[in-house]
Parts: sequence; C-alpha cells; structure tokens
Amino acid sequence: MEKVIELRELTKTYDSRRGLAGLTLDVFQGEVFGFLGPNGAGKSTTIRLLLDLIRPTAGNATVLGLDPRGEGVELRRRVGYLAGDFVCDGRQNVRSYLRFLAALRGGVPAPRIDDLADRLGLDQTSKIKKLSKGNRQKVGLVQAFMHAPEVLILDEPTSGLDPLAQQTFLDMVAETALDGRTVFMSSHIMSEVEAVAHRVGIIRDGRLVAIDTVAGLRADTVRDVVVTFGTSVPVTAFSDLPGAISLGLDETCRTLSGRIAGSPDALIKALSRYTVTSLRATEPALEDLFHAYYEGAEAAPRTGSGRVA
Ligand SMILES: Nc1ncnc2c1ncn2[C@@H]1O[C@H](COP(=O)(O)OP(=O)(O)OP(=O)(O)O)[C@@H](O)[C@H]1O
Repeated sequence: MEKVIELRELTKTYDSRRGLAGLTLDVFQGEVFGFLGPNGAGKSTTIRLLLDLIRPTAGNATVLGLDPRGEGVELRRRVGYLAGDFVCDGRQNVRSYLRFLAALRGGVPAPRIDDLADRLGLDQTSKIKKLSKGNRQKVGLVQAFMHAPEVLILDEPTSGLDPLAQQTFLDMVAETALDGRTVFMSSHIMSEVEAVAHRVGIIRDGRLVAIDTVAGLRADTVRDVVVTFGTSVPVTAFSDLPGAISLGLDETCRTLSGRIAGSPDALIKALSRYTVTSLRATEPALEDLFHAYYEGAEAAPRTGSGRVA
C-alpha cells in the first residue's frame, strides 16, 4: 500500500527544549491515523513540521512524496489542513469567508461547501466574529474538507464541537477513507479515535511509545474474568494457564475468577472442556489503556501492525 506520510527520525528542538525526538512513522493511503498523546507530547509540533510551518532540527518528513519545504505549494494544494489554533478573519460572514478560501484554492463547487456546512449545522449567514468556539471550529473543518483533498491533516479537529457535530465529523472522516483518501488527526478523545481510526500512534515526551490498531493495543491488556460452570470442575483444571494472574476457583469449584494478561485463547480452550453457564470478561476502559501508555516507563515503540518503518 502506498505511503502517504513518511516521517524519518524527525526531530525538533525548541531552544534547549525537546519538541520531538526521532519520530519515525508511516501513514498509508486510505488510512485514518489517530495521533494521541498528553499535553506537550509533540502532536502539534509534528503536524506543523508536515506543513512546513516550522522546520526540523534533524530528520525529514514527506507528504504524498513531497518535501514540505521545497514543494510546499504543491503539498498545500493537495492537503486539507486544520490548525489546532484555527483563526479566521472576523469581519466577513461565514459564506463569504468560505467562498474566498474556495477561490484561493482555484474554485470549489458551492453546493459542496453548502453541504458540508449544513451537515455540521453551521449557519453561513453568521458573522465570523460572532461565532462560538465550536462554530468557528466548524468553519475550520469545512475549509479543510471542501476541496476533497487527498490527505487531511487535522490538529484536534473535534475541539469545541458538540456531540452531534462530533458524530458528523466522524462520518466525514469515514467517508474520506472509503474514498481512498487519508486522514492524519491528533486527538485527546479516546472514544472518537476508537470509532474511526484504523491505527493509533501514541507519543509521549516527543517519542512514539506505541503504534498499533486499537484492537492490537487492547490485546496485551489485562482482563478481569468470572466464569461459572454447570457442575464442579477439578481443582487443578485452570492451574498453569499462560497469562493467569490470581486466577482461581471458589470453594464449590463452580466459579472461576481472576485476571488474564494478554490473549484469552488458552483460557477459552481450557474452558471448552466443561459446561460453562456464564462468562464475563471485562476489558479495561479505553481511557485507562491510554493512560497506561501516557504514564508508562520509557519503552521501545510497541509495534503490533507490522507496518511500522
Ligand atoms: N514555539 C515553541 N517554543 C518553545 N517550545 C515549544 C514551542 N512549541 C512547542 N513547544 C514545546 O514542545 C513540546 C511539544 O509541544 P506540542 O505543542 O507539539 O505538544 P502537543 O502534543 O500538541 O500538546 P497539546 O496537546 O497540549 O496541544 C512542549 O514541551 C512544548 O512546550
């Protein structure tokens, strides 16, 4: 599959402070890539480097095979970008502002702009300066999506959006990917990333600490399990199970409870020898999973998809 965004050892140092430290990452055509990390992790720095708004200290990045510095005009023509701090000219109304941006892009069919604005619930007759933060963000989204770019690079795109507009945005992202186009978006909202991203990269302190599908990130986590059996099972039935943490039978030998780390496959195979009347396996909340990565020790990137450079 074609690489649309390639980062190689991308590094940015601000004065003596580290913004990004040797980030290597590929994003593929038609992929929705969620870029997560706590405040100050380096998400906006990465995105600004992709658009040549700042320059790397070392390493390099390409978008659609284009160098952001030397081929910036072509790159911007083919990319839709929403800045984390999107600002727009307050004197105009929304319609004239979007028409103006469309003209700068060499023309965008007006019905396409109207359709995006309507879907997001954006009133185009409003003066920009009177818009709420969420409605201003919708203007930012319309301008990023309106020319149906090959790649969308979005910094905190759902910031300030109400749940309805958030859902519309997620639909727009899914449609973009179905169309074979690519979305690279940073986010703090785990659930929206789970809903829409094919893969997720997590950065902390300017370094990639995990990259995988959400399902892949979940696969290594610990699950709480409770199983009840139709009849008593042998006391030793579940001793020595791989990944078992404090897993044990109660005194009646009809209820098994405890925790399993990683794949539950061995447990399921062991259970299949008995009559199971109920089974509950509780996965950690996505929030908890990501917090573990946000707060964890320095580690080599966890790569589960096999698509990491
Ligand atoms: N212009 C700048 N001058 C100095 N340091 C900066 C500058 N921009 C970013 N940094 C520093 O680089 C690091 C990464 O910041 P960045 O804005 O990329 O993080 P982020 O992941 O986007 O955070 P947030 O989620 O808060 O937006 C932080 O330590 C930040 O203080």
